[in-house]
Amino acid sequence: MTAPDGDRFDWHAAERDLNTPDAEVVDLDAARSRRESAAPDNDPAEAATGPRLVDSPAAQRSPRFTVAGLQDAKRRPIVPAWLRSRAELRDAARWTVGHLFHAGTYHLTRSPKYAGKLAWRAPRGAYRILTGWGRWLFDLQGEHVRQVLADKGDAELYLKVSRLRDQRVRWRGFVTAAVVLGVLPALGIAYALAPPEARYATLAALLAALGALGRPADKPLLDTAVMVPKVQKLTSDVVVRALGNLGITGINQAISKGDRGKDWFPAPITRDGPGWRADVELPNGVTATEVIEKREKLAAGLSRPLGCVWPEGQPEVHPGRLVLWVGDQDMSKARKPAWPLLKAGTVDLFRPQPFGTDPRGRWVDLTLMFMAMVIGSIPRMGKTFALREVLLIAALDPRAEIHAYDLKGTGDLSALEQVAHRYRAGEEDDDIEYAVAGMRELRDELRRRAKVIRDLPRDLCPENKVTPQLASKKSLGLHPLVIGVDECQKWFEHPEYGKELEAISTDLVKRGPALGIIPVFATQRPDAKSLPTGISANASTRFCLKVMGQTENDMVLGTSQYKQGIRATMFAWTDKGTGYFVGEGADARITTTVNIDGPLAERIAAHARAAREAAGRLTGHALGEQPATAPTLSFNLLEDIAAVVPASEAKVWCRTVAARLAELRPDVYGGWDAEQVTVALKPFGVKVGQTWGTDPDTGKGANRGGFERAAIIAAIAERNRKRDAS
Ligand SMILES: Nc1ncnc2c1ncn2[C@@H]1O[C@H](COP(=O)(O)OP(=O)(O)OP(=O)(O)O)[C@@H](O)[C@H]1O
Repeated sequence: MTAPDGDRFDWHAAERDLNTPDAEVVDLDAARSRRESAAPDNDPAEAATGPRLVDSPAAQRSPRFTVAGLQDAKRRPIVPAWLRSRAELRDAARWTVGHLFHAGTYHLTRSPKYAGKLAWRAPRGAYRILTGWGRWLFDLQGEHVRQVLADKGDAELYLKVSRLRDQRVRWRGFVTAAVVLGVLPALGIAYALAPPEARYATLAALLAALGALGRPADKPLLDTAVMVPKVQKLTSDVVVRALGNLGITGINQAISKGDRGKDWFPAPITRDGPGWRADVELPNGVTATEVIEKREKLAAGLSRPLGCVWPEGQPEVHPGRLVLWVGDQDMSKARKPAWPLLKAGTVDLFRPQPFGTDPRGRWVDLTLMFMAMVIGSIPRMGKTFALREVLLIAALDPRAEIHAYDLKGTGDLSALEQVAHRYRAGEEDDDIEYAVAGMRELRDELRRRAKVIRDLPRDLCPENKVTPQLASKKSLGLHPLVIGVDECQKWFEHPEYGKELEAISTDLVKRGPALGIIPVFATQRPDAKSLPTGISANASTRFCLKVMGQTENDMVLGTSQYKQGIRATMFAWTDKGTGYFVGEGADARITTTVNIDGPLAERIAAHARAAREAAGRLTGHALGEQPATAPTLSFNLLEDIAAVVPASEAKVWCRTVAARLAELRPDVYGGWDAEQVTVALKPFGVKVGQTWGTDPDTGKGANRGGFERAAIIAAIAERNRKRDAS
């Protein structure tokens, strides 16, 4: 018969109470009366049977084994990751061979010292053998027992033991005599008759053996070839204790109820690369992000340097699943593998290229083609290094055309000058004008490419985007075009050209990637003004180094990333070059860029230049040319329009304006049509709408796209106001 629920005894709780040293002593009567008074509204049935458990008996049963459950189970890889990755296997093999070689040569060079030590210790070894033999021969080990028996006056037992000892000593004496008189002379004769090499070898072996026996307990023979830093093992106890120190209510409650974290680990803690990996199922209601936020405290709890402790969420499992990776060494100090591109010669931007390493030392790849990238962080964390690395990768593909804009003006991108098609450092008016001209070229290039792709036969361009074959055909001009802008907020905040640069940049981010145009924007102030939403929302690749808050985090990494635990706020000041990297469609990975300093960047760029020269791909700035339309920007669109539309003409059609502008400055506006005027006016907030006018060709009235002259005058006034204010 089953006991009613109310009578069911909770054996687990009782066991916990017994095991908890500070368990409370409960007054059962008082507790019962408390329970009764707390019973909900005196349900008569309940009063009769005691409180009803909320969970049904079925819900309390442990889940049954089902095939569906097994199908959902996560299979652990048969072959460990390091064996599956050729690069990791190669690294491990290289390390082992290097280690053995080092240890071998280290000891070999010290072999005379070791031989001397052995010879020095040999007499002590011989002495130890002789004294040991003597103790054995006279059975001195039993001396103590015999002495005790003699002291006790137990004559019978003493005599018995003494007789036994005499027998033993007699027998051992025979053995000793046989060895001394038979074996040793025989060995001596054999030694004397042996060839000299064998004699030397025997003498050396004898000395070595005696030397080894004569070793003092605290002095090993061999010196230490490799000082291995002692790494503390990561155990479940250590992890639970560290988590318990974080001050997270859910964890503390679980621990105070006696939960020792036995069920917190869905898989054993294992070695994973140069560190330990612990998968943790946090107590109910605790999210991984709560732990990630307290990375510094966690590192203190684990007694490890901050750069060793890398907690990550696994939202695809559930928000409470934490993956804690604890490295043997601080990531910023650990030796990084050599950047493969240093030896690669040239690269193909259509293929993934090594961009950085994760905390486990594995390469994180970046495929430049078809991406638009944003890089953001607070100052001095490594944005420029990251941008320069991307541009250097691009430079190593001789087909790629590089446009580098360094708005910080310190020359951080100057290494790229020797390969760049467009290059400018600085944020003065003439620098901005140069950039505007360059970006206008790109806007036109975008249109040209779209047309080329549209007109290509389907078999050559099946997906309406650039392919490696198309990019290599010089005649089509569809080569990769990489634009890097450091401190891009300086462009977008510019009172005069900010809007236009923003419009072109947004267009490049949206439509460029499919056409082989790859824009990369870096900013130290990722807010809506510095990194316009049109750009941040459409970038497919993101790299976020340390930021201070949720807004900047999500601006760079994408909406709700902060909520999902991808928090670049957790990085420390010392984590230079380390950030969350989100490649196209991939999960965010903690990545440290390659530390390419100025001189190394120069060398790589020089190498890239040589490859370009050989391929006949050196263009633009690298050859000393300026942008074709380099506007000694004495002209200005708004003022030019105001000049060609007299005050008497309140409204005007765009096509009329395009024709007049082309007449005014054929070198700048030649070939413009109504659409180009419309697009060019957009950044200034001048609205183009249906406008009634007379067609000069037919003399008839019609409705066409146009605008009011007053809107142009207002836009000029607004621009001047902003310019004065800045
Ligand atoms: N991958 C890296 N490894 C080691 N150190 C790095 C790495 N990347 C950058 N650093 C260090 O960080 C410093 C700052 O880098 P960088 O100039 O790129 O920062 P920044 O974010 O662009 O700064 P600012 O906002 O002032 O322009 C560099 O001087 C360099 O020493």
